[in-house]
Amino acid sequence: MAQLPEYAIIVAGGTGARMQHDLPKQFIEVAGKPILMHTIERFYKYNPAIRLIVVLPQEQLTTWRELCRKHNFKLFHMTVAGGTTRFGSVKNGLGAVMGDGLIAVHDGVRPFVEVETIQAAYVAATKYGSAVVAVSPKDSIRELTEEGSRAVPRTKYKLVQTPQVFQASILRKAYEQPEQEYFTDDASVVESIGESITLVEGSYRNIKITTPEDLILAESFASGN
Ligand SMILES: Nc1ccn([C@@H]2O[C@H](COP(=O)(O)OP(=O)(O)OP(=O)(O)O)[C@@H](O)[C@H]2O)c(=O)n1
Ligand SMILES: C[C@](O)(CO)[C@H](O)COP(=O)(O)O
Repeated sequence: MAQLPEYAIIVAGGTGARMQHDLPKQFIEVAGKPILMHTIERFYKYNPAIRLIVVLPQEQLTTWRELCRKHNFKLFHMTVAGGTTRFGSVKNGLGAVMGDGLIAVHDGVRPFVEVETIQAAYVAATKYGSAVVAVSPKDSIRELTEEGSRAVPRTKYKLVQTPQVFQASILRKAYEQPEQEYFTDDASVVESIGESITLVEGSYRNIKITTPEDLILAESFASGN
């Protein structure tokens, strides 16, 4: 059977408010280059023929072009302006995907995703229609209640990461609906149209760089520790 075309929408349309940095966090340098370039490289390492769509804040498109020039970054990708929410950014990215195939959605600020994880997600999505990378929690979990909080069995929970890979028709249909507050990732959007979600084991290194201390971890991972 012929292999389906593989697309990846790398969402980097946020402002990185929680990072409290003067640059959008996806442009902060780790090991000498912007975080977003590390992320793009991981997808090219997985599949040099991948079709990459990078979603950026409208007002950062020129800066990104300049950064690519400065770092002599030549890996081909299309750029698309993002929305005001992650949902809006994914939707805009989807508008640039023509035809059928498998589409991964990945956070631009998860630069340490392993090639094996990306591959496992595409393989599972080929088989089941959707695949979402997740890891088991290491800490205990408490649910907030009206009275305070209560312990819940952590073996019943997974922490969700990206990539999240879907057959194109499923993802398109899911993103036709209006955005809801509980849509925190693509799996929640797809699940809401009645599709089932297959989980794929992720890695604790696949961190989402979110707050300043994550940059210390990121430098350490990038230097091979
Ligand atoms: N309007 C938005 C908001 C977020 N994202 C992307 O979604 C990913 C995960 O979001 P998050 O870590 O929350 O990034 P920010 O929204 O930039 O961070 P913050 O919430 O701290 O402002 C990031 O790669 C971010 O750039 C996006 O493409 N468009
Ligand atoms: C998509 C995600 O990274 C899965 O863990 C996460 O939901 C993004 O959340 P954020 O609040 O947009 O960072």
